[in-house]
Amino acid sequence: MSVLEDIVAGVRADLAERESALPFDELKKRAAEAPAPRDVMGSLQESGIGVIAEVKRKSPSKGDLAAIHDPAVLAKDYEDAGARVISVLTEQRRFGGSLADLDAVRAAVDVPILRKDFVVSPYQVHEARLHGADMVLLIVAALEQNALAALLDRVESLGMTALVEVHNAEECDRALEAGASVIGINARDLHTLEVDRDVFARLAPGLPMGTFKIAESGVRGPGDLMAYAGHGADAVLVGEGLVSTDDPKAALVQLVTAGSHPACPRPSR
Ligand SMILES: O=C(O)c1ccccc1NCC(=O)[C@H](O)[C@H](O)COP(=O)(O)O
Repeated sequence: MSVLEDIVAGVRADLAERESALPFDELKKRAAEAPAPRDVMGSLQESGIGVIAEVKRKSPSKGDLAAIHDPAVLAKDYEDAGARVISVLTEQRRFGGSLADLDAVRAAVDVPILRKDFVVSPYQVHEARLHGADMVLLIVAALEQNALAALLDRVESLGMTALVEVHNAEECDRALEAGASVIGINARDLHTLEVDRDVFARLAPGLPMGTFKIAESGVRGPGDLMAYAGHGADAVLVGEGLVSTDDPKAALVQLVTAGSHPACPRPSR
C-alpha cells in the first residue's frame, strides 16, 4: 500500500464515524446556512505572484514540523504578512489537523481559506463549506475520474473554488477533462514523497492559456518562488518553508515581497 493509499484508507474510516454522528442530509442543511464563500480568485489574482500559506503541523515525509498550539494566531500572522489564501490541513492521522483548526482559522481571518485534505466524498465538500472553507483541494491521484468530475461540480455548485492537484501529464489531462481551471502542480510525489521542483517546469507549459497554475511544495525561500514564477506559476503554496522557521510571519513577508517585486516574472494569462 502506498502512503497515499494508506492516508485515504484512514480518511475513509474517520469519515464513516463522522457520517454516523451527523447524517449527510442534516450536514447539507447546516452547510447551506453558512455565510457565503469568499472570492478566492479575486484574492489570488490581486497582483504579482500570490502566496497560499499553510497551517501544517506534521507530515508523512518529515514527521513533526511545528507545535502549532493555536492555528488562529498563525493564520492571523499569515494574513497580516499578505497571504492571499490560507491553507488548513484538516487530515488528522498523518498531518495532525482537524475541522476544529478550520473553525479557528475561519474565526480569525478574512482572507479565503483552503480545506486541504484527501477529499473522496461529497460529504467532505459540504463539511468544508459548513466549517467556512472557500476552496477545496481535489487530488487527482486519489480519485477515479467520475468521482473527480462529480466532486469538482459539487465544490463549484456550493460557490467554492476547486484546486485540482496533479503530479504528471496524465493527471493534467484528467484534471482538464474533469473541467478544472485552477490546477495545483505538486512537486511532491504522493506515492514516494520525493520532491522534484522541476515537475512544475515540465507540466505547466502543457496547460491551456487561462488555466490558473499553482506551484505546490518545495518552496523554502524567495529563490524557489522566483523560479516557479519564471516557469509560469500564478501562485505558490507553502507549508514547511514557513512553519519550520523561527518566525513564519517574517518568512512569509519575504515571500510576499519577492512575489510582488518588479524583478519577479509576471503571470502571462
Ligand atoms: O507533506 C507531505 O509529506 C505529504 C505527504 C503525502 C501527501 C501529501 C503531503 N503533503 C501535502 C502537500 O501537498 C503539502 O502540504 C503542500 O504542498 C506544502 O508543501 P511544503 O511547502 O513542501 O510543506
